[in-house]
Amino acid sequence: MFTALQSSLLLSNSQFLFSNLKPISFHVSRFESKIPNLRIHTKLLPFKSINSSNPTIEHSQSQSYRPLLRTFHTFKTLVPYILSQRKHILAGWLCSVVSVFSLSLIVPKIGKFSSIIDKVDAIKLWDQSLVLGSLVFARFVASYCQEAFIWDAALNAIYEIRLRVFERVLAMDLDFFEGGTGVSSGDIAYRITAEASDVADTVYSLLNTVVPSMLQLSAMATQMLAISPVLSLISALVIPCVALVIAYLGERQHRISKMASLSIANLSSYLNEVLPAFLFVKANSAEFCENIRFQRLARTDLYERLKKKKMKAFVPHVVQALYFVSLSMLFVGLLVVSRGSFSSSSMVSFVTSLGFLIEPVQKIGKAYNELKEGEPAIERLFELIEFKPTVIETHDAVDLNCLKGELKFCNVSFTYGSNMPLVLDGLNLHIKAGETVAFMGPSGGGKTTLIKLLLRLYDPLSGNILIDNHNIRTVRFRSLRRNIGLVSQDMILFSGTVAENIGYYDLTKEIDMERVKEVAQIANADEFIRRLPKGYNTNIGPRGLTLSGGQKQRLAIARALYQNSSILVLDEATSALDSASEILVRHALERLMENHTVLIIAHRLETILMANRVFILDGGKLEELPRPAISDYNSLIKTGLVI
Ligand SMILES: Nc1ncnc2c1ncn2[C@@H]1O[C@H](COP(=O)(O)OP(=O)(O)OP(=O)(O)O)[C@@H](O)[C@H]1O
Repeated sequence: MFTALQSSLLLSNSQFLFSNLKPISFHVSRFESKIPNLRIHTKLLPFKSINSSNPTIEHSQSQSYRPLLRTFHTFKTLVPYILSQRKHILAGWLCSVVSVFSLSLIVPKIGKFSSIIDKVDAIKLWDQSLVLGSLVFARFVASYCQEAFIWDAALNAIYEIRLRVFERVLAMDLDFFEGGTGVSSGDIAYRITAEASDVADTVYSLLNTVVPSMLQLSAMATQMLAISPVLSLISALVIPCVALVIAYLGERQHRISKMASLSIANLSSYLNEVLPAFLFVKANSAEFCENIRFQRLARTDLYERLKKKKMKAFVPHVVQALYFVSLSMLFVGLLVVSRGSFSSSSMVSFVTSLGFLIEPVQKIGKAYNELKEGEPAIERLFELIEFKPTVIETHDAVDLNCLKGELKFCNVSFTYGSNMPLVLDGLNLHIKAGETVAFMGPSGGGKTTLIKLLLRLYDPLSGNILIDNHNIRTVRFRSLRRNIGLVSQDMILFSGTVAENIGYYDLTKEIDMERVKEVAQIANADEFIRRLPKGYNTNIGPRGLTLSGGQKQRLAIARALYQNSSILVLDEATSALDSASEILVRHALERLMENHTVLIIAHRLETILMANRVFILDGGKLEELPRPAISDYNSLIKTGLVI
């Protein structure tokens, strides 16, 4: 019931950057109809088709953009991150100036070389070889440094983008993950890891091309113009033709790349869901079914990826072939026309310049295609940044210290969607500081929702919630959530040591080991922890897999106690304990209740009896049980809500 809720709360309470996002839904590719031999699987398994892109944050504008405008818009989003790396970029471009300058000296030297060879002048030949060799070496070193600096800039820019995206993901509403249009954790993980790497390649390609290739292009064009303006202008006619072909192919590349991004994101989402549910899959002998589902998604990805790679391989060859064919035809024609008007060294220099002119033209074409290929990844990554949470901390929000723990729900109504029924309907409740209140009710009655509103993971549709007479909308998230300790039946533990899990709230500072041991004793966890191979320093594995359900629950209780909050929320907090442990933990909790406000969501009679007041939450309405009814066990059991 509380998995996503508790993850959000833990993450919002801590700067510890774990990502433990609950998988939401099965993702099945919508491209299968294009693969005839996969249709059989669709008939076999009635899975729903879900686009991995979140419609709520879809770039509605970009749909209507013309291709070039869209590319411009996409590139614009990268600009601030690229500019933050200007030192490395300038250093890289400076190296490219040196590299192009060396090249512009190399070209006439090659021309001169041909005349020296004609005269067979050994001394001059040696001198010129030395100069030429030094220039070639200078170009090699400068080119290497250029690439190294540009990679530095591209990877650092992506590092900044990743940090920003993850920060935004952590700031998102709970609804982003558990709403009907939620983005799956696998998809988000894929965007932040693999797609961010694709964006790094695109940024590198752009930075490494724009200035260096333009420099080389202008240097070679200048050389050619100096030798023969007419020949140069005719050669330049080829460039617009090549540009048109590149633009057309770039658009196709963008579409194909987008499909490939979605197919791999679907595969990643699927794995993210099924691997943590391994026990369930085995217990249900569902290996065959899962195999087929994996096969279907993997084959869709194979199909889309292959298309993308083929297109990527195809484009440079087309451009190259087009350029060579056109230039050769032009060149041969012009050679015939201008016969005898060139010296042989000018001719060699012109041809060499032409050769080096093709390289940057090709690079610019390739960079454009890289941009088109990376565009979907950039769009999907920045979708996460552009998402606007609806539950917002106001600028003048205050920090609350030393809360007494008085709570007031004033006429609170709530629904999960505009066309969905009210989950809470004009709810009024006053809980005094230090009071223990239990909530019972049928499944789906709204108990968890009430806690979500208290933690401000959602805002009420109407009404207000006050904590020590402060409207929670005016309180800083961190301050509010630090003051509410939550123990749920879905224990969220992270890979790390026992001490790190208990002292989670102090992970970025120093964990108070004395306090860790103290709360572990209260939660009746100290004994089993000491028996672990390394005691409090034992690593408990991913999601605490090496522990039993009861042990996990005791760690979760200890963690909530470590937080030292004035309000405790216990959601079936003792459900996974054996009777002996439960009695011990319950006694510990009873001691804690003396100076805490406690909200208990419970179905067990023993737990409910710990409360001063008991409420039934049903159909969005709250009803308090009269005191005699609480002490009358039989009438409590007769409600059918107590076990
Ligand atoms: N993220 C969500 N989006 C849409 N509806 C939701 C969402 N979470 C809960 N609901 C709906 O809201 C209602 C109340 O759910 P809630 O989890 O608060 O019930 P509960 O009393 O805690 O139930 P249980 O005792 O079974 O855990 C249910 O009808 C549920 O289907």
